Amino acid sequence: MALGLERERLGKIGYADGVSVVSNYYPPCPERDVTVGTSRHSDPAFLTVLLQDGMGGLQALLGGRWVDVPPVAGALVINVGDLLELVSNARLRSVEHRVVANRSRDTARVSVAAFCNVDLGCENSRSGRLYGPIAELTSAGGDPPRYRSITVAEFLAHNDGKGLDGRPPSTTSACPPPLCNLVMQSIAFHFPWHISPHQH
Ligand SMILES: O=C(O)CCC(=O)C(=O)O
Ligand SMILES: [Fe+2]
Repeated sequence: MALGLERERLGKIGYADGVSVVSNYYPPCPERDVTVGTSRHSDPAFLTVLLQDGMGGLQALLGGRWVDVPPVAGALVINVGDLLELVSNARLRSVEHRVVANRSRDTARVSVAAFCNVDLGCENSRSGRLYGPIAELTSAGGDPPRYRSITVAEFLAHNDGKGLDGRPPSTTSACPPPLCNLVMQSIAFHFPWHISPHQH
C-alpha cells in the first residue's frame, strides 16, 4: 500500500504463497577475526521476517558501510528481498546484509528467518509465470521499467549462480574455506500456506 498499490496487489502475485523458515545457530567462535558468520548477501525472496536474540552481529550495508542492526527486544527485523525490489521497480531496494562471527565466549546466537516467497514447490513456479516490475508502477507517469520480467526458474538459476558473497561458485570454490565456519543452519523446511493433502 505504501507503493500506492491496492491492498491485495502483492497477494495476487503470490508474494507469500510459500514460506521457508531457516534457523541459524552461531556458537561462540574461538577465532572470530578470521571467521564469517553469514556471508554478505541479499535475500532471494519478497520479504524476510527475522527474529534475532539479544546477541547482535547482524549488519546491513548502507551507503557502502556495514552498519549494526542491534537487537531490539520484542521487535522483528523486516528485510526487503530481491523479488520485492524487482516487482517494485526498485522503489524498495533489497538490502545486502551479513552476520559477523559470534564474539561471545560462552553464549550462542540464534536467529530464525521466515522468507516470504512465491510457492516454489507448486505449479505456479514451474509454469513460466513471469515476475517483473508491476504495471501500475511503470505505466503512464511512472518510471520506465528498470528490470525485465523473469520466470521463477530464471530467478532461482541466477541466484544459484551467484554463489556466496555474490561471487560465482567457481570463484567461491577457489577461495580457501574460512578457518572455522561454525554457523549451523537447520534444515530449511519449505511449506506453502495452503498445504494440500499429498504434500508433506
Ligand atoms: O542470522 C541472521 O541474523 C540473519 C541470517 C540471514 O541473513 C539469512 O538467513 O538470510
Ligand atoms: Fe539474509
